[in-house]
Formats: sequence, C-alpha cells, structure tokens
Amino acid sequence: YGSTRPERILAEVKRKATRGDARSVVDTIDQYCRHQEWAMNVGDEKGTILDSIVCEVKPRAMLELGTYCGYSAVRIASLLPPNSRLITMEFNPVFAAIARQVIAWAGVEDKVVLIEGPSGDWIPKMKKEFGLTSFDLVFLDHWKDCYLPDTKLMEECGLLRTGSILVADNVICPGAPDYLEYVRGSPRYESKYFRSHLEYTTVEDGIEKSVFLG
Ligand SMILES: O=C(NC/C=C/[C@H]1O[C@@H](n2cnc(C(F)(F)F)c2)[C@H](O)[C@@H]1O)c1cc([N+](=O)[O-])cc(O)c1O
Ligand SMILES: [Mg+2]
Repeated sequence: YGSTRPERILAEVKRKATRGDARSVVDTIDQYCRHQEWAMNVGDEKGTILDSIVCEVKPRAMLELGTYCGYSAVRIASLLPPNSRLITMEFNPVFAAIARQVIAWAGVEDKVVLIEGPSGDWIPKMKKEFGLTSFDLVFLDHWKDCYLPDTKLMEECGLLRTGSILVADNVICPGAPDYLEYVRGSPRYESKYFRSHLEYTTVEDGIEKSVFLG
C-alpha cells in the first residue's frame, strides 16, 4: 500500500524495523527491495564498501548528494563518530519528506541534516550556511549527469581540501562516464574502482573512490 515506492518503503520500515535501531532499518529496506520491489538504494553489497570507507575516513563533515529514501544517510550516520555531521541533499520534496521519517525512525536525526533543493543553489552557499571549511567525504548518488558538474562546482567553491574523498555510486550502471573520465584522467585526483554489483542484482556496477590532491 502507499501510492509511491518510497511511501511503501517507509511503511515497511515502520512495520518491520525497530525504532532507534539504524541497522534494522537498513536490513528492513534491503530485505524489502531484494524480495518485494527493487529500489535505487546503494544496497547491502556496495553499502559494505561505503561503510569501510566511512570507517576509514571517520569524517567530521560529510556530504551526500541524493538522499532518496534515506537508506544510505541512515547507513552512514550509524557509523559517524560523535559530533560529526552528514549533510544530505535531496531535490524532490516528496522523497525528502519520506527520508526525514526514515532517518527519524532509525534514531540518527541528530547526526543528519537534510537539505532540499537543487545542488546548483546549495553548493555555493554551504560554507556560510553550515560554518564549513571543507568536506572530508562526499558520497555522490544523485542524477548521474550531475556528478561531474557538481564536482567541479564543489572544487570552485572551495569545499574540497587536499585529502577530501569523493565516493561515487553507479559508475558502471547506470554509469557516469564523463565523471569517471574526469577523476581518472585528472592529475588532481587519485582514483580507485571497487567492483561490485548493482543493488539487489547480479549486474556489474561499482563504486569509484577519488582522493582530491588539491
Ligand atoms: O538514477 C539513479 N539515481 C538517481 C538518484 C536521484 C535522487 O537524487 C535526488 N537528487 C537530485 N539532485 C539532488 C541534489 F543533491 F543535487 F540536490 C538530489 C533525486 O531527487 C533522487 O532522489 C540510480 C539508478 C539506478 N538504476 O539501476 O537505474 C541505480 C542507482 O543506484 C541509482 O542511484
Ligand atoms: Mg545509486
């Protein structure tokens, strides 16, 4: 029930996941999307790769582009050290409203700031709005043709410092060819591909981890 897929996912979280237990929210969404209806969460397999990078970097300031239902926001927030913050950006108000409820159900709302609107509007004002100098870690999982322009915009706005890490979902499927060519070809990035599979399928996909060299 629920008219949209995100609403059905939220309903499943409220029915099956334990309030305040981020892992149970993540597992509930994975179960539902693997066995009931597919949805574009980073998923369990690629999620494990993302987890390992979050744990390695221990970001104080992290940005996610593309909240959708809040699956990866919950997954990331559950791993953040105390007084760290994930800012997650969502364009679609309907998705944002669902994600806020999923994030609250998981009990990670004090680690997550969800902002709504286009990246082109938000990226230039984030330093001022959030008292930021730069992001330690950025997870790109929004529209694939926006990965490259938004990365260039983050560079221009001084949101990346030497050592900032970009983690991009779907570099194979659906693919982000211009982004991949840029981070792999630029002397300003050290890039590495983590081979995996498209969420809940056996189709090849992967995550690209790129360190900004300044
Ligand atoms: O299209 C995919 N993802 C697009 C994801 C898009 C999501 O990012 C939001 N957004 C747009 N701009 C912003 C910001 F932040 F800029 F404001 C946020 C959109 O509203 C949507 O919720 C996708 C598709 C497949 N697939 O298999 O087709 C698999 C995947 O893992 C995927 O991520
Ligand atoms: Mg994705």
